[in-house]
Amino acid sequence: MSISSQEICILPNKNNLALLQTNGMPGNLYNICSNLPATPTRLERLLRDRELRKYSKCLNDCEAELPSSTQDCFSPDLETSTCWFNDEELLEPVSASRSLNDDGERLDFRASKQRLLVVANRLPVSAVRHGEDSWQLEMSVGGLVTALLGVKEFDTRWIGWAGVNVPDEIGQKALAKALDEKRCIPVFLDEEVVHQYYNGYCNNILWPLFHYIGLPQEDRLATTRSFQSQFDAYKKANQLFADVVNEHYEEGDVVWCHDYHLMFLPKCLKERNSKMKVGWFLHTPFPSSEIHRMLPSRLELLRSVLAADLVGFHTYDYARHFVSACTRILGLEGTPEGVEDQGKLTRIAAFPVGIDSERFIKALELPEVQDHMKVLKQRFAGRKVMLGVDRLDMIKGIPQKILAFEKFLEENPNWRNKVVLLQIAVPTRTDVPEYQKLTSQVHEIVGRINGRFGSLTAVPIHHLDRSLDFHELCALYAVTDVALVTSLRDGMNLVSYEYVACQESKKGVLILSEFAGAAQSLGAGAILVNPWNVTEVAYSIGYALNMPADEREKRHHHNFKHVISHTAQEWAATFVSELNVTIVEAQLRTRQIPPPLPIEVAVDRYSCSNNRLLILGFNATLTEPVDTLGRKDSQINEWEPKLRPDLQEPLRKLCDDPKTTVLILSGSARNVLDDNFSDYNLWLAAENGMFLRVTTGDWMTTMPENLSMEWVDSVKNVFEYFTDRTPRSQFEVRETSLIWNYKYSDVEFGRLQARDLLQHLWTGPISNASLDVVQGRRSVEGAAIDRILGEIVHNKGMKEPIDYVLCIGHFLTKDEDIYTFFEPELPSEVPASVRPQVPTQVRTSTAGSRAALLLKQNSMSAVEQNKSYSIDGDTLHLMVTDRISFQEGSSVLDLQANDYFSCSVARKRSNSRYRLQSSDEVVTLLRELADHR
Ligand SMILES: O=P(O)(O)OC[C@H]1O[C@H](O[C@H]2O[C@H](CO)[C@@H](O)[C@H](O)[C@H]2O)[C@H](O)[C@@H](O)[C@@H]1O
Ligand SMILES: O=c1ccn([C@@H]2O[C@H](COP(=O)(O)OP(=O)(O)O)[C@@H](O)[C@H]2O)c(=O)[nH]1
Repeated sequence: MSISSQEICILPNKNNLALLQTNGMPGNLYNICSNLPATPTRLERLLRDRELRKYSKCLNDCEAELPSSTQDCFSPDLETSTCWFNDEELLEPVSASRSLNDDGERLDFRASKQRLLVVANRLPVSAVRHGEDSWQLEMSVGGLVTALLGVKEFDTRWIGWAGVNVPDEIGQKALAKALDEKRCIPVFLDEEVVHQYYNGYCNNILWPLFHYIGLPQEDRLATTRSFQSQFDAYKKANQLFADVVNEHYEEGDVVWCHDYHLMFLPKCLKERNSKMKVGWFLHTPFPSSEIHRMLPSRLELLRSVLAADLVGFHTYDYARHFVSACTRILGLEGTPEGVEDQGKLTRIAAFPVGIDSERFIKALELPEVQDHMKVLKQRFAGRKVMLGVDRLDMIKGIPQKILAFEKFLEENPNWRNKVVLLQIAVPTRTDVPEYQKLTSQVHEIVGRINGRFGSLTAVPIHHLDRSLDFHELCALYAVTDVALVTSLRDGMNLVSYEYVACQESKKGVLILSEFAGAAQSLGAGAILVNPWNVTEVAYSIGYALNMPADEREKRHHHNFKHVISHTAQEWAATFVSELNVTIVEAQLRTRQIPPPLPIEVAVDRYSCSNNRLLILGFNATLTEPVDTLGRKDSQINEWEPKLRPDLQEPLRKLCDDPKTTVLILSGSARNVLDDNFSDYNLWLAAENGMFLRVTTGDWMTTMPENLSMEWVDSVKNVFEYFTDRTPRSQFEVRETSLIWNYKYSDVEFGRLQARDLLQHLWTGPISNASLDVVQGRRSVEGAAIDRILGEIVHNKGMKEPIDYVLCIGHFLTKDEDIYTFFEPELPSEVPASVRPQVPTQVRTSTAGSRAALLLKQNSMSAVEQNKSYSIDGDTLHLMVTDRISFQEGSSVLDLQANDYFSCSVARKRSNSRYRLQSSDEVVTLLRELADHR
């Protein structure tokens, strides 16, 4: 069986399982029932949502063409608009969305339009004060604003900073009122916070780091205060955003947090209200984990983002880097769906943003735009026009662009009077010294080149240090021949989308940096360049200017199709839809969380019973909880588990009770258990039950003696080879197993190596052996526990059957079979994949809610050997197990359903019946039991 097929076949059971939990049945796995209606998969839900959206859009489009009387019979009380702005260009009435429900009835979505709180550092408008209580609102510049202005399917409120310091109450009230009309809610940040949070931590630390520019040096840091104070301000600002969200939040709202300014926000929000639906989207690249790990606050930031339910990025690469940072830096598990921490899954996915393409296309018809176009055409008649539109930011590669243009002019004298570059460089973040330096640098280069190639009447570069209004910008996009986007890194770059949207008639050429997110979507139609390679860019300029019409047409068509179908509306709808689905899934998963152990009941049943078996895990059950800050720490200080001092007394009492048998079942080696428990009168099962001893006796193996270990030598070489080739992996030969452990190696490399190793074993040294490959589902306990039990019963000379079992542990999923092994309510028809791997003969009776294990002591005989693999996260075990048969005999286990307590410790998901929060609760429980003999 292959690893991946095993994974696939488990998933549907989980869904069925989760449904059953609503019946209030105790426990988990044994509730599986095959005749339940299948719960839809995520993909099914998302596809359905998409269909509904398409249908709804289609209805809206048709409706726009229908006579008004027909519209009325669809929906007599249409709302006119839920748009945020009254600005003419943005005012597009949003009509009601409708669709069909499952039974084909027409639904009116408008009535249930989802409330969306968009939280971003920047509001779509920036405020300019004109008097004590008078404000003027101007459109903000930047791709985030552009993208979010396209979001119209929701009942949206925008929460953010208005870009201005408002220290007085009168001013704050007046501004809040003005913004309210635009459906915006301000977050007021004082000057010092803005300086340290926005100019400092956001734009001088996170921004350059996320764009691979690196961190500022110490001396530069000193000018903007210390890193720590900037980070403190960052957290403070995020908390202020959270306060405003909490104030305006209504139950059921979707809260969508945006960008690197607000990485702390998901955590602040979830801490206050864990039920809030929180999504977070990053508009910049997320760099390789090797870059992210440079950040002193790397752990905190990752953890805070992971508090969100859904985390989105523009591209798969950014998402991949984020998952990799979580696995490498936090030591968490990355799955194809996201990142998992203690059973809590944060979904991670790519959602490439788009623009409101219709807004641009329609704008071209407007008289104002037409007028601008006319002027521009006259002004540049007889010359080809190249266009650059960027915020004046170091990531946009403006100097590189201009230098490439210079090189082109240098090498192509025939073009010198025939081409002009219009560079719109919108001032941005002007309080940050790096941006001020960039402005001077660009001015200097432009001046030099214009001096070199200009004349009295014409210059090759027109550089504009200001923003344009929407109409001017559309006109520029429409009349120019080539757009030059040379970002050194760029989350997406919407300018390239806007250029394509406005070029339906001219079919201009887009030269696009391969380091912009947009390269992944517009790469096929654009000319892709490496902006660092000035020669290549210069060559591409020539290629673009000389491109024949049919090639331009083909390239443009390809990109245009993408731009009009991957819109900002679609982006937002997809994100929110996925967030909703993620929440549903999380709810289904939460139902798998076992309920808290009813301690009183467990104690009560304990005192009524006569022959009790307590099976206790060791690590994180009887030991102090470990708080590992990250992978690195746990690597350096190899952790030696120690029994909690406060458990010594209750444990001793329990062990000395003649009616109670205590078994410590652990993955630890024998010496570790010896060190901790030699003084107690109990049973120890080391290495997951491979070895057993009563503390008054010697260690014995639980495996039958005549097991063949011939396979070991042939496999040992392979293990040794992989240990050599995988830094920090370890190889251990135990008596009955070989263990290759790569938990301290690079996670991804370790996994790849494990796969390679297995593949090699399958096809090589053990190809003829009968093998099971099991991933995280099974360890040796399933097979060994019956032998352990037999040994205990025999050794103690038990006269009456065990009538009470308490099994507590912080077991790995693969080891959780122990819980189901004793489960009296596990029906015999439960699928093999979820049943413990015990010989069927052992369970001779599972009638009603009573399990009886019948075996005759000392009659175990190995009838069939079976080698098995188990890959548990980062350890590969190769071991020998066996299938054994028992002859029927006396009954050693007579367990009623309410006398069985399986209990996981500090695990969010488990197959146990109950859970205990931490080992502190284990102490409470064992103390209580010890007092009830
Ligand atoms: O708000 P500012 O500090 O003035 O900066 C403007 C915005 O710049 C960044 O935009 C990014 O978002 C775009 C849309 O997703 C994307 O196309 C572009 O590549 C990014 O650079 C920043 O991420 C925003 O938060 C700023 O508002
Ligand atoms: O004078 C200007 C220049 C640019 N933009 C807008 O600023 C955004 C820039 O977004 P992009 O994703 O390209 O980069 P960002 O600036 O967000 O990094 C685009 O929507 C432009 O239309 C604008 O409104 N006025």
